[in-house]
Amino acid sequence: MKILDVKVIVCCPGRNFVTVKIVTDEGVYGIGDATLNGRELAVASYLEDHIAPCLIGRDPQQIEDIWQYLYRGCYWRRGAVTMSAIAAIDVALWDIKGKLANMPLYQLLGGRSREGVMVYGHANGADIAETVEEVGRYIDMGYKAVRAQCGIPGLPSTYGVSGDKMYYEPANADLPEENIWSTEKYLNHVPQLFNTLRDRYGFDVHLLHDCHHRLTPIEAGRLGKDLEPYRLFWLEDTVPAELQERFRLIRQHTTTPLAVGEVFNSIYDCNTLITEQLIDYIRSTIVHAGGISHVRRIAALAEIYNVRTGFHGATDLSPVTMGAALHFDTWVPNFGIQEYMRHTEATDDVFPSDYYFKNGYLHVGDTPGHGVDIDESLAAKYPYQRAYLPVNRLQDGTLFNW
Ligand SMILES: O=C(O)[C@@H](O)[C@@H](O)[C@H](O)[C@H](O)CO
Ligand SMILES: [Mg+2]
Repeated sequence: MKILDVKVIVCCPGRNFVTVKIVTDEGVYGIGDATLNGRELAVASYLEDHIAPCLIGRDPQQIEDIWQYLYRGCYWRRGAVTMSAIAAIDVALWDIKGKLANMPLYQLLGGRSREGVMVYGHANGADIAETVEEVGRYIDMGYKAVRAQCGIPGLPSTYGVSGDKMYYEPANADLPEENIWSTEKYLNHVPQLFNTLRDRYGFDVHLLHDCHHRLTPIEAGRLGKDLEPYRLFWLEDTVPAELQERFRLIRQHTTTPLAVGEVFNSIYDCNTLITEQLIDYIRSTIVHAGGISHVRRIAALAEIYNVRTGFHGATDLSPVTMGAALHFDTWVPNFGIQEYMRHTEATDDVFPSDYYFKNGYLHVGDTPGHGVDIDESLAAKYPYQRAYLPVNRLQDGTLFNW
């Protein structure tokens, strides 16, 4: 069996996606996602110009060998562009293997470990009152877990707060927007939000919060401590995580569970965090961390240190990643939770899938492979549109973390 073609499809049904389609000489094909928000065309070129020529004629069944070939063979290891490109190929090959075996992916991985995948939705509002209402809306839709983000008095805009409540989309400008940030204002405000949420909804619903890498370790320790009475499911991305040792200080100061990893792309980004048990949830996701073949190594390491998975699932991860992630979540023993931001109808039309939401859980279907396809002629109607994530500045103009 041979790979005949590696197609790279870039489309923008409301937002940009980079998709790979690997076609074999036996007619079976597989689909993978390579979307890297705000840097899409770099990955598309990596795939088209540098990976595709090496794959033609290879046996698509040799997933591990192809992974090693692309990782070790390029010499320049790791990095978001490389690992997203490898991920797309890897997921497409797993999709092919599932189709050849006539099995859904979760069966190939080791079978079902749970009935459904608990997901969390995104509630956000301009102020505490609006955020509380939005959390209620998610609870009414059946969600067992809700992330709450709220506007901060005195700041014109804040991470996670958007006009469109259902389809949050941070990459919204032809050139990066500039946000303004104050850690002091933020740290004073957030505990009030969770105090109000617990007063209103009690302790049965899981509540989560994302700091988007904006704190120092000692500030993170303080916020974690201030939030302890409200029993968060997790506090996410408190500090920038290039330096894993930073988490030692946070951990000394709070028992609030910590999650990190959406920007990581390899096991080497989180080995200290996992082996020293400095975090509770690892968020590294299939599309940005080398695909199923690599993320299963991260999950296996995490399992022996009591760290659970909590994959990134924002709208910039295409339904292909969501489908693959849900199969992984259905199998992986140390599953924690899955982020779920709904895609727009236009996106769902371009990427037909068989997963569905019911009572706070997502469920995979039994279609062989990962169960997500791409409608290429529809995709062609939505050409690429340049879009950037915002940047962030302190009130005095200093460039800060977004
Ligand atoms: O937790 C999350 O979902 C976020 O941090 C994302 O919204 C993130 O900002 C985007 O995926 C960036 O592309
Ligand atoms: Mg996040």
